[in-house]
Amino acid sequence: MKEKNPWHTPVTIIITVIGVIAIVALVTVAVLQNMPLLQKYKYGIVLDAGSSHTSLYIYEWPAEKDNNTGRVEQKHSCTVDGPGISSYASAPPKAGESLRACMREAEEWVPKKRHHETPLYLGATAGMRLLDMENKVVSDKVFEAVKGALEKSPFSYQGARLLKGQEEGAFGWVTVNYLDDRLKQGLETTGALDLGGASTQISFVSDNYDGSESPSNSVTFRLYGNDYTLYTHSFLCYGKDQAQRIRLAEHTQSGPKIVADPCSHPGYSETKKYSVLYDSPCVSDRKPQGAPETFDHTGTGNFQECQEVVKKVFNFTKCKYSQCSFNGVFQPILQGPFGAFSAYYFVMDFLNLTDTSITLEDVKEKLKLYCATPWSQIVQQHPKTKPKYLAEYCFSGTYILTLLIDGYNFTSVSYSDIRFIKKIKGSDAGWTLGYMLNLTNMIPAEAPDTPPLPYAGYVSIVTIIAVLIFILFLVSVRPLWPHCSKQQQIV
Ligand SMILES: Nc1ncnc2c1ncn2[C@@H]1O[C@H](COP(=O)(O)OP(=O)(O)O)[C@@H](O)[C@H]1O
Ligand SMILES: [Ca+2]
Repeated sequence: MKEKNPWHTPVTIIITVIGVIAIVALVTVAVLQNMPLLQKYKYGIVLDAGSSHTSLYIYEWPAEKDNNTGRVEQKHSCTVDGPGISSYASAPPKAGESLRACMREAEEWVPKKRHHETPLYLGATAGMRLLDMENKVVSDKVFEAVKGALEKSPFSYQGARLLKGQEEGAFGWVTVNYLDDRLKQGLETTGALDLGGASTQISFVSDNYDGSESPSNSVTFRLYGNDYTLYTHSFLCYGKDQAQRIRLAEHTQSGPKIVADPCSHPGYSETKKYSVLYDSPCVSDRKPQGAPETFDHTGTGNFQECQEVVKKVFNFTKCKYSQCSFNGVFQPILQGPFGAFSAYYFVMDFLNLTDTSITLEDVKEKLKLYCATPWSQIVQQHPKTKPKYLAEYCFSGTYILTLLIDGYNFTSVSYSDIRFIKKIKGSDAGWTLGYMLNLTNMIPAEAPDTPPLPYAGYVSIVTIIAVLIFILFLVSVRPLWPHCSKQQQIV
């Protein structure tokens, strides 16, 4: 008679089926419980209302990683048509209207079901700081107008406000170091150099600065369990557009009809109004009395002379601290590397000077040749560049070098610690990302707890243990197996 297969007895079949079901259930529950949620994204929107223009940035991050790191990315940016909001002083409602096209674009980029929970911020910088100094009533009206426009959007409007210079510098530093993944890993940080139209910021961590000398320049952060004492300073009126005004004001104290400018190209000639040049708190107190209505701004294209006049924009005489940058402002010893963005990048990129491994002498030589190039040739070679920018690259390049070397004390050696950057890993360098990370509490003070095992390792271990338990179980119930009991009977 054919012997019955012991595995086919009802007891073993039941044990096996229950065991397999138990393993599948155990693994399924463990996996489901710990599985990352389906990739859903959250969004945040920040408007950078700068002195020359407004930009809107949309940021995106995986929904389950709110307070984790290095995951927020710029999804889209939109440049608002027209000038910065501070230019609407004579017609504030238009400042609000100007934002409409970009706000509509944002509605399309952010999924509709996320609109209501997407925070929306507007931060205004030096253009509004100057307008606020000049006429508080008008600057309030401009803010009212932009608030009105933003409140109408479907997003979660969180406020429109004037950023302090310190915040602008510090959040630029946070952005650069966040995107470079330096904060989470506690690595040496990168300093941040931001050049705008109306102000400029320098921010860095120096071993020689603990915040006690000139405390107004210190900002402290605790990020991912690390303490940082940041040195930061914002120079109002030292953005490149206002510095240009200060320099031209220097030239026009006697109210001349013709200004021969070494920082403009030979052959350049433009009629400009005194009232427009002096329409800024950075120069208004120097307006010459009895000057004609206009002057002819002509160029001579002499780099050395341009350097001399640009140097006069800075005051190097007084310093009540152990050391200063300029205008009597404390600055600790520079400690690199540095990322230089915004107008630093636009200008140096246009001039093909973003490579800081070339010597400073070579940089100056190239700028000298560029400044001496006739205006007609410049216009011909760059038909697509805005004439306003084109007319000023010689000045802007000279200003950047003077600011870095004479102003901040970069040397021919430390100049190579600077990287001129526009974007880091797809996100623009600037204060907006750092501002949003701060306001949404997305950078925790303490390092987040990380799971001891990666997800795949966790799943494998759960599966192996479950199988082992099952085998042990089978072995322990072996005496109940029909053929075993038979053998025992024989013995
Ligand atoms: N393509 C470009 N070439 C040269 N300069 C540029 C270019 N794009 C922007 N800029 C300049 O960059 C600066 C940006 O400053 P902005 O952020 O508006 O002012 P602030 O930060 O002082 O409030 C302005 O001086 C603007 O003219
Ligand atoms: Ca800016």
